[in-house]
Amino acid sequence: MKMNFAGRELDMTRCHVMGVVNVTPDSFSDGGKFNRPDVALERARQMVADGAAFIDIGGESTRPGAAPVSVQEELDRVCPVVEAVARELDVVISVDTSAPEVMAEAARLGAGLINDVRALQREGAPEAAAQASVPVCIMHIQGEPDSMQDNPAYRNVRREVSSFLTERMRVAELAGVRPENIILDPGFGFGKSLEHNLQLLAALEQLHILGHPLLVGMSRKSMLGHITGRDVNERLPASLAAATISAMKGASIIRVHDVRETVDAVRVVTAVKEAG
Ligand SMILES: Nc1nc2[nH]c(SCC(=O)O)nc2c(=O)[nH]1
Repeated sequence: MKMNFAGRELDMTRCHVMGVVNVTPDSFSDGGKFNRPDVALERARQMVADGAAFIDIGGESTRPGAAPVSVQEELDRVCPVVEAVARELDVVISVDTSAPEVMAEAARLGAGLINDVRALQREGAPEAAAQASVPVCIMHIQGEPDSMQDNPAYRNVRREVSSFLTERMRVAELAGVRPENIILDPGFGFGKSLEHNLQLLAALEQLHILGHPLLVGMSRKSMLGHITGRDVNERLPASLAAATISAMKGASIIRVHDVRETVDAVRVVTAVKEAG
């Protein structure tokens, strides 16, 4: 199944790696490192050289307790980097934002994917995503980033995540988002306990029943820290394990900080699948 990301077609039956470029001062694992367009562009260059098919550019940290960002501040952070990457690199640019204005401007500057961790819940977001006419990733979140980890609770996390995604898809399609432009994401770490995250990963393949490509993001996340006891910069092995499991279970896009290593892990999964 091919998907068209602002002119770049990718086969969503294969597994692609998305490199994370946070243009923020306070993102949990690399906050402040790429806060300047030239540094962010160099990071994107390296990720593309390492095999990333997507670069996810975000201007708002969604870590619990992160300072809220104005739309203008988000535009000022994200747009120069989108513009620079679009000008120089042959890669699909994903914009990690919930703000309709940022979606619109990033798409105008060349972004080929809208990645909204709030599932288009902001006023005007479904319409902006439809207007942008690029694929959109709809991710499950329970509550808001600031308080989502206070006490996440579900009767049945798999069922509730599926029904949330189904409802958000309905809203998106009513606003004009084409069904073939929708990617889904269970939202690891977004209003989930470790147990909830593990149940969702264990049953990831069940989400295929919703009929859309899956994007997953567990890279360096605290769920991996809880399992291994490792600090955030010591979580590469656990991140690779999570990426490998996701690829085996049919994820189409894996969102990571460590592209080179993840590309190799996905290559092994792909080789085994193709030998099957
Ligand atoms: N689609 C998607 N977008 C994301 N943006 C972040 S920001 C927090 C972090 O990188 O840990 N996580 C995700 C994720 O899991 N899925």
